[in-house]
Amino acid sequence: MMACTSSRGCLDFWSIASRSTCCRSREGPSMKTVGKYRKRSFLCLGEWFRDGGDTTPFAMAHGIDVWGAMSLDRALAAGFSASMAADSKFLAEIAIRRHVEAFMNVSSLVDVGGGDGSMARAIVKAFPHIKCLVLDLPHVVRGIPADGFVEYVAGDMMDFVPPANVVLLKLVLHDWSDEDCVRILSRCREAISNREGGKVIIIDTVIGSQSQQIYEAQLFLDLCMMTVTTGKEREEKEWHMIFLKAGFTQYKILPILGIKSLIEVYP
Ligand SMILES: C[S@@+](CC[C@H](N)C(=O)[O-])C[C@H]1O[C@@H](n2cnc3c(N)ncnc32)[C@H](O)[C@@H]1O
Repeated sequence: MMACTSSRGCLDFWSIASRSTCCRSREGPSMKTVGKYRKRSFLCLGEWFRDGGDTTPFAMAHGIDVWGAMSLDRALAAGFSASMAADSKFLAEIAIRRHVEAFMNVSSLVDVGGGDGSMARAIVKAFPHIKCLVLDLPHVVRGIPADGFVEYVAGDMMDFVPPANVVLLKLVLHDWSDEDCVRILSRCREAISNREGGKVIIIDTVIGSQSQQIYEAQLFLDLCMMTVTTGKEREEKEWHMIFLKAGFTQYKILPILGIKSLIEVYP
């Protein structure tokens, strides 16, 4: 089967899906739960293409959006959190080592949608002077024990982001539509306003790799985002547009590894 991604051409979906760990999770019961939710969402793609309207294949399959489902199903939330934490533990060291200057002269950082705090803890480990805060939904931060390194705040990034020099958004904006991204980034701009060296650091995909294999992986992730969330992966010109709309004036894209880049965005 050839499948179309949200906006850009076709790829051999099943051949990539069959090799993808996100479609054949074998690491314990909560990862199996994540796999089941994903599989049922993918099976709704055909129906969604025909008459999905404003909903997502995930919501069509499960009757609720992905964030709502995670607030109700502990196994899904645990599996998702474990997979995101694994990604952060793997990527943090590489991102920090390759782009150490992005974290220099930073005194406070808020990791928006920071999940269990794995990324924030890696940053504090490398830069113990940085005061790190993680903002996430109540069901995510509830019950995370205080560790003396990172502070956790329950809240909605659409409404408020606590003030800091730097706001970090790792794998958050690709979950959201352009309109929602502009709203989130506007809250981030307010959080860094009047702060010395204020900037937003985004870790996400910038579609358009020169490597065919990485490009295909970027398109596959785009397909996953389209299936599960209201978001998508973005090309540079799409990122540029949402930065401008949110009131930012400059940005710099720094490749990290594989499909992921670090984008510094300045007011
Ligand atoms: C794809 S995960 C990324 C987690 C983490 N940044 C990482 O890379 O490991 C998206 C995160 O955004 C959080 N989130 C979703 N909606 C949110 C909201 N309205 N306010 C704050 N956080 C939210 C989710 O709970 C989840 O932890």
